[in-house]
Amino acid sequence: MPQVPSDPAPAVPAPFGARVARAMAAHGPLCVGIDPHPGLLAAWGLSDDAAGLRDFSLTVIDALGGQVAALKPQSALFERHGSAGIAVLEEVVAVARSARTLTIVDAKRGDIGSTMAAYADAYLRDGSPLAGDALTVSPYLGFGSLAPALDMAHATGRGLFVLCLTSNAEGVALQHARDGDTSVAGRIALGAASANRTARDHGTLGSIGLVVGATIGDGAHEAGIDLAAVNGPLLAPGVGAQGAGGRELAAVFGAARSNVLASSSRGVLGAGPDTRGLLAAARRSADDAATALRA
Ligand SMILES: O=C(O)c1cc(=O)[nH]c(=O)n1[C@@H]1O[C@H](COP(=O)(O)O)[C@@H](O)[C@H]1O
Repeated sequence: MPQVPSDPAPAVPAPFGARVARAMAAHGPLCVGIDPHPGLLAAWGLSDDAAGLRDFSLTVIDALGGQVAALKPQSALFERHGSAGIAVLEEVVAVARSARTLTIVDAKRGDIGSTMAAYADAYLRDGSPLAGDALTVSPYLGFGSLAPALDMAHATGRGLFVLCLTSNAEGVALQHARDGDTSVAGRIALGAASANRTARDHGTLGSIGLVVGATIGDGAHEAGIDLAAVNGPLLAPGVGAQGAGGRELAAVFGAARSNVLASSSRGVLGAGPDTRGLLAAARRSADDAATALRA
């Protein structure tokens, strides 16, 4: 009897850290946020409902799919439309995947370990409709509470971006607070560095990134954080609408600049709905970031 070949095992994708490093090298260090704010929907001539949300998001992917390092749909702006909005978020993740563009689902999840496992299942498990390539997570229930997400990300080749030094001014009092010699944000950075140790030993970028706002000035130094030692991707929101540009990126990240993925939402989306306008705005922003970060 001839042997019937068994189904090949599903290909395990390269770890997120390697994939995002490759995407940044190919397209420049820019992530564009898909943030369908009510004001932007109105400015694009779209209704503030799930149909408008869908038109908006698919236009962004049409314009930028395969052209930028990553897209970052902002979950709350989909959730505000209820289950129909969440269905659009699922479609965005699927369409971006077929456009071969990395997605970072910006849901900022964080919970006690037992229910964090359910969030990991929702956002990081193979086959889950909400699972993009990476997820933003909040470590403010303790870095250790994120363990189920770290484990699932590791098992499926996905990534995390852990909030560390956020772009908003209100974050400073909590994130810079000291526990002995180490700041709260510093402990988070140490947790990420430890999760990325194996990748560092192999000379590759780890998959556990941090969120470090492009607006924070000398914040990393003040919080006693060596961002380069994290050896993970550094998502830097705050570019564009929050006032940061190339100069701010260079000042914030110093020696860690080659790991930075600058992020802009309204600064690019304001150029829509014309797809050529969106692409031109994204290219300008990516070029500015590349000039500042690759110097
Ligand atoms: O995790 C994030 O993406 C994030 C963290 C942070 O510290 N600051 C920050 O602005 N963001 C997100 O980045 C996006 C910034 O949007 P714009 O200000 O329009 O570029 C929003 O979706 C924010 O929720």
